[in-house]
This record gives sequence, structure tokens and C-alpha cells, in this order.
Amino acid sequence: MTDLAIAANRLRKSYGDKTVLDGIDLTVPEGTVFSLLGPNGAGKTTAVKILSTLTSPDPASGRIHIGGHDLATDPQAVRAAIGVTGQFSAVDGLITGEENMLLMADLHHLPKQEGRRVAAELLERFDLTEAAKQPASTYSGGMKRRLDIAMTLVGSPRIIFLDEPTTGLDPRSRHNMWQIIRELVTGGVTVFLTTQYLEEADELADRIAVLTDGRIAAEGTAEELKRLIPSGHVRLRFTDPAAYQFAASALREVTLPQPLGFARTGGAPIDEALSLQIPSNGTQRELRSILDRLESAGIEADELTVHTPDLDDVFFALTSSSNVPNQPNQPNQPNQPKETLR
Ligand SMILES: Nc1ncnc2c1ncn2[C@@H]1O[C@H](COP(=O)(O)OP(=O)(O)OP(=O)(O)O)[C@@H](O)[C@H]1O
Repeated sequence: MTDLAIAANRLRKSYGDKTVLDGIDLTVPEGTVFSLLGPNGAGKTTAVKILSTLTSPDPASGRIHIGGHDLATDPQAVRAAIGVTGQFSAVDGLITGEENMLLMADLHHLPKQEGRRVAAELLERFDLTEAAKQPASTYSGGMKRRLDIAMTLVGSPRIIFLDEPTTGLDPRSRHNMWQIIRELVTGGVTVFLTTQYLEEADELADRIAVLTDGRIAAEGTAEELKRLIPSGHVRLRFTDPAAYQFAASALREVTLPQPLGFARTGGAPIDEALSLQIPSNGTQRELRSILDRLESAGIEADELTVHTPDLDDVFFALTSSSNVPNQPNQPNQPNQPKETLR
């Protein structure tokens, strides 16, 4: 059996009357990436803070082991095994990138020589050698994030908590960060990642948990989560409002319910984008059946696209009760489209 880097049972945390974490279980095997997804305020940072010893869990919580150490009885050993990069950077803008690194080396009690060697190596690895002598306040957002992670790695932690590490980064910097994370994992590091970017979780995580209302609504690989939500559909777009109205009424029984944000005119819901969605699993057989139906109804869309479920669908379905007829926290009872074309 693979050893677990993180094992938390019945993690609970309340602030006053507000229950933020309602007894969640988290297990992360060594050398893997685990991503905790959830809407704003779901409790992701709270989970990171507890697991990294920055906040205490409620006494009713179960046992928490990090790197094999009991968090309640040996927080010091936990701290020595982990690195944390929070939403608010630990970088001091008044000193240079190199000085920030050397400060971390001092905090980890590395001998001077060793500290200089590690700092230089990490600055090189994170492409910061050229900027090393500049004050960190002059760095771009992406450079600051890289420096932040480089500082986290000074103590060679085996487990890293990355709390929204790419928030605010441009696409290129985000991809660079993903590459760095992949390299860390290849080197055997375990990564606990919180993110609001579903694509990021999809790209990096071995397992993903969706946190909502204080509970894990679903957990699995990206593929397993996508299978929970049968929201594949064919999208028809029209440029002519009359053609759209005709199609909407001809296909009334088979189109998916209108998403939020639709205007109502004269009692009928109007999609401002003039589009209709027909549930479909995307197979050739189903597509043919849809095309036959359009043909016989005399409907000609200006554009037809096939949409397969992605993590966005999972996220919206599990974290927005207004979009989900089923209760959350019941991942084994996925949403069924109202009707399917057969
Ligand atoms: N120290 C605190 N005192 C009181 N309430 C708190 C405290 N820390 C967090 N909370 C509340 O707990 C809830 C969860 O916050 P948390 O920061 O963990 O969410 P999050 O999922 O990380 O959100 P985001 O994606 O916006 O960063 C929020 O309602 C927040 O207001």
C-alpha cells in the first residue's frame, strides 16, 4: 500500500455559529497532487491552515497525520516536513530576491555556505538569477510567485501546500508554474493544491475533491468526476431570432432547461445568445438521431457544436444548489438530463 502523506479524519472547524468544515476526510498518497476545489469561502484556506499547523482544528475532529506525524502531538515535526505558499506572499519587497532566499536559509538553520548554495540553485531553477540582486518589490506578479515557491523549497519539504498558487498570473506564467509543480512531483514531493481554476486541477491533480457547504461533495480523478455529470450536449446557435423561436418551440421537449441569466420577453424565455442545448452523450448514433430530428422539423441552425462534460460542469453542478435538482453531497446520484433524444 502507498504511504499517505496526508491523512485527516473528520476535520472540523467552526467560527462562532458558522461551520466551515463539517467533518471532512482527506487522504493524499505520497508523491501525488491532490486538489481541493471549491467556491469562494468554501473553507479551502481553512483546511490548508489546519493541515499546516497555522490554525487548530475543533476538538471534535479526528486524528490528523502529516508526513506520518501526528499534528496534535507533534506539530514541530509536521512543520519540519512541510512547506506552505499562501495566497498572501511571504516575499519581503524591501530586500532582494537573493536576500529573501538567504533569510529562509537562516530560518531553516542551514550553515552559511550551504544556505548560499541552496539559494543560488533555487534562484537558477526558478529563472530568477538575473533578478536576484533586485529588490523583490520590482518583480512582476509571476516572478514574486516563483520566488515565493523557491523560498518554500529552501527547507526541502516533502509535502507542499499551495494555496491558489496561480491566482492573478497570466497564462504563460501559469503554465510555467504548472511545469514547476510537475517537476516537484516527479521528484517525489506531495502537493496539496487549492485552486479556483478547474483547468489547473484537471491538468495537475491525481485526485480532486470538491468542497462545498463544509463537506466534500465529490472526490475522484478528473475523469471520474466528469462521469458524475452527464451534461454532454449539442448546442445549436441561430442568428435569426425567428428561426431560434421556431426551433425552441419545435424542440421544447428535448432541450435542456435554460441556464441562469436568460431574459424573459412576453412570458417566453429568450436566450440572448440565441442558442439551444440538446442533451447528448456525443456518440455518432445520438448525433445522427439529433440531425434526423432537426431535418424532419425543418430546423437549420447556423452553428452546431458538441459539448462534452468538463470540470466546469462538475463544479457548477456540485456547488450551485440552484442548478442541481439533486442534493449536493450525493455524488452517486448524478443529475439526469430531463429528457434525451433517442
Ligand atoms: N479567522 C476567521 N474568523 C472568522 N471566520 C473566518 C476566519 N477565517 C475564515 N473564516 C470564514 O470561513 C469561511 C471559509 O474561509 P476560507 O478562507 O477557508 O475559504 P476559501 O475556500 O479559501 O475561500 P477563497 O476561495 O475565497 O479563498 C469564510 O466564510 C470565512 O469568512
